[in-house]
Amino acid sequence: MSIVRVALPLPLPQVFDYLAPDATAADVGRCVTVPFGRGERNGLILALGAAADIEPARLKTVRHIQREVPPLPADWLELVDFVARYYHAPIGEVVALALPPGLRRADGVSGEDEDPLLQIAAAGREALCGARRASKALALLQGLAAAGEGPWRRSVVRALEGGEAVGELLRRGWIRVAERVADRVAPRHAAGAQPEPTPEQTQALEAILGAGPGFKPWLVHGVTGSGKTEVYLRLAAHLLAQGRQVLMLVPEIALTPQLERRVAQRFAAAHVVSLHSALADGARSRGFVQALAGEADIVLGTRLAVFAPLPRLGLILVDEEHDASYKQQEGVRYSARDLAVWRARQRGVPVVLGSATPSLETWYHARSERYALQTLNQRALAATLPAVRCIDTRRLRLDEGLSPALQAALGERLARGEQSLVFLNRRGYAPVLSCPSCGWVSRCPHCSANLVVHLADRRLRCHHCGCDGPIPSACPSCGDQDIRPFGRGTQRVEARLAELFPQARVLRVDRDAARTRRQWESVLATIAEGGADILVGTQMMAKGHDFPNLTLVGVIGADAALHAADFRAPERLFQQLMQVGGRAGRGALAGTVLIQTEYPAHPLYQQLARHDFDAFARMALQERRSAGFPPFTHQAMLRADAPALDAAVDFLRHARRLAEECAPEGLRLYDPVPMRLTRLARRERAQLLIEADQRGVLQGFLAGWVALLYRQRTARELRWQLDVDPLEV
Ligand SMILES: Nc1ncnc2c1ncn2[C@@H]1O[C@H](COP(=O)(O)OP(=O)(O)OP(=O)(O)O)[C@@H](O)[C@H]1O
Ligand SMILES: [Zn+2]
Repeated sequence: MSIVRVALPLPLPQVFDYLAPDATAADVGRCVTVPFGRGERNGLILALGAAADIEPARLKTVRHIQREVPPLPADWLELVDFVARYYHAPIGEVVALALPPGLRRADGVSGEDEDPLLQIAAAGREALCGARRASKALALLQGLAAAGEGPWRRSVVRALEGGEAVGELLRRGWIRVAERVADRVAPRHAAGAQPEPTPEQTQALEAILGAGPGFKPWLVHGVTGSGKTEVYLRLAAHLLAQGRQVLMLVPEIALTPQLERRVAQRFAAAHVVSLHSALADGARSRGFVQALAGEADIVLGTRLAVFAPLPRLGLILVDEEHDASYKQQEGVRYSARDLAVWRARQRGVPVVLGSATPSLETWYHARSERYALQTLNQRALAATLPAVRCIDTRRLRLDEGLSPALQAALGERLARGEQSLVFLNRRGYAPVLSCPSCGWVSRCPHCSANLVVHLADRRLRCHHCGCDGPIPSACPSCGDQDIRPFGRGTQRVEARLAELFPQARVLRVDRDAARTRRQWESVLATIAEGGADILVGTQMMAKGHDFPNLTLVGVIGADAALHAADFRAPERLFQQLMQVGGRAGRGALAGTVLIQTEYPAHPLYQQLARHDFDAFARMALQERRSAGFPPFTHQAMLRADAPALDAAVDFLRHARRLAEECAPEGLRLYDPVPMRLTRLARRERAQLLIEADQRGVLQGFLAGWVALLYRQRTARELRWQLDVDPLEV
């Protein structure tokens, strides 16, 4: 009689033992359905148990072991185990996060490929030789034949001219689905056009490929538009040709349909799998199983793709490695960037982190030679980086935040038929509605935040909890009708620009304008087709886009971030401005960036104007060293929330007392404090910071302390979470 140890998706730091009469070692890593309480749960078999913690007579028996899918391999189990240990999260929750929900349900996954590989069949070759009447189907077939031998992904064929006829070709038997293994032994990967690499790209490629296989972390620090993506694609091509799999992580796949398309076109014959949370269950499970079975050649995805099982893994790429979305901010708070490096070490493969604005942690690793550095200083296409200038707004009258100089520059671009972007990282019409006579402001009833005015759909909305209501016509407190939106967001600037430039097509690009992936793709298409003259955008516009006709970026409202309390605020501001500025002048036309500020002499803006990331990073690191911030210390944050602040703070005080009893030398415990946004969705939140100069000291302490915390009896309504390497402190 076998006993299996099962991870279940529960907030408990333990595994559960079950009887499994027919289980063998081959079932380790398989999904399983087990009875639990009065119902059943789906989990994962982590190991076979020898001696169960309770006597076998009291153990329940598993209901079903899913054997249609190959088991997750040992290296994958090691990965989730590491995540559970490093982030001090229950293993069951880590497994629940890492496995697609459809797979966990243990009810089988359809292996059908929605985007099969197609190739010309014998009947098709006959049709090509025969004297047939011209038809759409024949034209497409001829197009395919001219393109080479294939095979091609269905989606790629569809994207060709006359691609709608692909169904007809299949019906006539002119093309057929390529048989997986037989036809794909050596996929030909050179389908899309490839530019000649620039000398800098060549140098980076030679260095990285020249280092050979084996674990090696690289930072590719390349200015915006230097063609880092081209470097990734060439590296990927190299590994694919060797029959290896490539994992490519991007910060937000909803923001990068461009990249997805580029990869699909470049590697038309390769099996590209997308993995991100916006996928439907079935698609995500299918992609995961294809990765697991070794069928996927490239896995392209957001942070959760770092959990893809990849038996033939040869290379990991992390695009825009500085991006905060690599860190999960709820549940298991893992960093996919950091896990990518761990995974590469575990599997003995190179990992390439790329960015124009690396995180200070990564930059520091590169400086201290723990990561090898490759620098791209030149843009690939454009002759130069954009010219960056500050507009001193101290003595200017602004028109809805727009200075005369910025307006003039926008007018010039308009006259020349070029695109401009006004960057303002605040969506909505105005951040608050207020009453000048009694001082009432629109507060969120559930959060310590203001309700934002959304004129587009006439709502007051909380950007934290999402609650909303109509805009009142008079002050709810004194009845005065003269209530006004105060400050400005993208909608207000959009409205003013439309008045100032009636001939221009103004397009707002923020989360309200592009809520779904489809809306976002249509916005991107509009911009790419030249269907917009002036864009008004938030940080959504700052990430990796390549619009050759965009020549001007105007930045407004950036100063606020200079005074933010978070020690990472300057880093984030610099990254954001350098990234958004980097959208300008990427093609044949020169670019300009105008930053409106009341602090034109601020070193951050000066360094930005000189495109001097290194100077900024040196200065910022110096500050962090003297203040004792990461990367010179290692941090963990214990957060608690409850309906009343006292309850949250009391729990943290108690936790601190427990910590004092087991704190090793070198550990620093701070006092519990309310979080900056104290109240969120009716819960009051507080936090306790723990620090050590050595990661090992911190980790050793956390293991014992968290185990203690789990054993505390706490009030029902109190919740707590640990955040290792927190981004917000
Ligand atoms: N070797 C090359 N020859 C010609 N064009 C190139 C080459 N490499 C890249 N490009 C083009 O240069 C432009 C910028 O490249 P890419 O988008 O890869 O830059 P990037 O470094 O990823 O930029 P960012 O960090 O700003 O997102 C693209 O239009 C790309 O097609
Ligand atoms: Zn709220």
